[in-house]
Amino acid sequence: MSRSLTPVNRVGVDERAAALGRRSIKTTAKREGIRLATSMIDLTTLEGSDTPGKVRHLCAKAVCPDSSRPEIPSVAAVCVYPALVEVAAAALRGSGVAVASVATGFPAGQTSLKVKLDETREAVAAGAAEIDMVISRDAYLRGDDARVAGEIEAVKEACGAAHLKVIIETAELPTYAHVRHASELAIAAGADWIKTSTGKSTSGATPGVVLVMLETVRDHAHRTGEIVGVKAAGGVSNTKAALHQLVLVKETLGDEWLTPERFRIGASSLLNDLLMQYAKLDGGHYGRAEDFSKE
Ligand SMILES: O=C[C@H](O)COP(=O)(O)O
Repeated sequence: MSRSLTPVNRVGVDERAAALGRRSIKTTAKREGIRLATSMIDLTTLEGSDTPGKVRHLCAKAVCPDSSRPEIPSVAAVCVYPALVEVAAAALRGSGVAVASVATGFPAGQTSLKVKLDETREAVAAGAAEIDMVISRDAYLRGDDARVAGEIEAVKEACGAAHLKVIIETAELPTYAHVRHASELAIAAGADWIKTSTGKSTSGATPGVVLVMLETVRDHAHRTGEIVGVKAAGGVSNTKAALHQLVLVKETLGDEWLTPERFRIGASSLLNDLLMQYAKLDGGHYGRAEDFSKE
């Protein structure tokens, strides 16, 4: 099956994305940036070893990241496997922090459509307000766009009122032209959000792929007036990388996109670094040196 791709100049994209990461940021803006990045986190645990206890601990952290600094906001969502949605939903009830669940045979997506839909419905019934699905990369790489789009449409319907994030797993796509095309395909099929990566592949939310996806969303908004969110996930583990993402968003889509309703960072270990860097700017310490994400 063949498809026509709009060429994207990889070197040009990478150079622009890197240049935006070299901007110097004043201390006050850095503090503000850290608080904003915190509010945009989908705090994630996606391990075979996850337990209800670990998820409850993560949820407590999600609601109140640093009790000694009440100006630090809650994160946007906690992202877990479907089996732990109920635990997260109970722990987060009334907090304003959403429960996101991966689904559709995450991370490889190698299950039947029936299983994908059942898993999605179960996660929503258990309390997930957001579903993070993976596209069928096997079908996409064969050029079977109809199957990819059909699955997204079916999962979107199974989501009901829950928001759908579509993970295109950029590390498995050969070029930035494919990243752009897969993003457009997901949007056309009904994605509320497009998401870079599962966090389980060889690379994740590199500045270049995030820039391509932000530009896709920007062009879609210009063309149709519709808002689609972007979730940068996978490998965003320190404050510098998170602030770089915010600069990419601001320069591509403007200040109105700098909100957790439109941009998220999916991350398992970023929050701790944000809290440590925030404390350092205050000349203080962040009390908990341990990596809570590994508990
Ligand atoms: O969706 C979120 C990712 O799985 C998290 O990836 P990370 O562990 O590299 O932060």
